[in-house]
Amino acid sequence: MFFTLFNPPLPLLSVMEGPRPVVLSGPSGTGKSTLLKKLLKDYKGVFGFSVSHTTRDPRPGEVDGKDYHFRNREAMQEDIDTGEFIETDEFSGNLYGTSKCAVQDVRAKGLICILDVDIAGVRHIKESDLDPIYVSIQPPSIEVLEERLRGRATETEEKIQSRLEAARIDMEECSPLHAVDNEFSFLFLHSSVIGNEPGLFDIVIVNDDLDESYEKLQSVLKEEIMKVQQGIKS
Ligand SMILES: Nc1ncnc2c1ncn2[C@@H]1O[C@H](COP(=O)(O)OP(=O)(O)OP(=O)(O)O)[C@@H](O)[C@H]1O
Ligand SMILES: Nc1nc2c(ncn2[C@@H]2O[C@H](COP(=O)(O)O)[C@@H](O)[C@H]2O)c(=O)[nH]1
Repeated sequence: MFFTLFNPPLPLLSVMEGPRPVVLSGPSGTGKSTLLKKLLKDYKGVFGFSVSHTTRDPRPGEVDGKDYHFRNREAMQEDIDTGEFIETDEFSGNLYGTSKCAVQDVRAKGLICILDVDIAGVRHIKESDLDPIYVSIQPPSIEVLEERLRGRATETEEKIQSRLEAARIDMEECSPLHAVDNEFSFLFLHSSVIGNEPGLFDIVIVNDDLDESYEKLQSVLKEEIMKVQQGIKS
């Protein structure tokens, strides 16, 4: 009884009101973090990042609690076993996961919660009651993706190969059949007409030109952005 009075439990994800969360997914190196960091910078007080847990080592410049919660495998496994995660996955030799707290912390502030997860994470989240907008960010080609991964200079050769292998599967399942560049491409890239798993994503954006991709992303999220901005004004 005392526990309930002084430490009220966080509301269940399903009964939390507010804007819909956004899930960004797509192969490693395709540009998800670049795009989401732009959103966080340009829309202060509108978006909040769901900080995932991972067992991988921090890269230079990454901050614990901001980019990820960096944990050893034993500690993360304990938290998984006690049911603290919405979803987890093993990717390229490391565990990654979205904790319930990571999402609740952002949503409790009335912000649009952005999650960056791999394709297995997308499938797990589909089984939850989160109801996000699902956005797939795809590279123009595997060659361009490899260039970006190498250019980022964060991975060993072995990790580059394992990420490219995962990317080939991701691209096969999600890539547009016709990544045409015309006035209709934006509509054309809706996932109802593409990929081996129709309906997995609400929209697929081929991240060739960064500015164009960012425009498309903002336009997909316009309604949710406006909800939060109107809430701030009133
Ligand atoms: N449209 C683009 N054109 C050229 N380079 C890009 C573009 N988008 C992103 N990049 C570059 O590609 C590299 C990978 O981008 P980023 O780290 O954002 O990918 P990611 O999808 O978040 O990868 P991961 O899933 O591994 O975290 C970075 O060096 C980034 O600057
Ligand atoms: N299923 C989940 N996947 C996640 C999560 N956080 C990140 N990721 C994905 O992992 C890979 C690699 O990320 P990196 O930072 O090591 O390059 C990438 O595809 C991310 O989308 C998560 O919580 N769950």
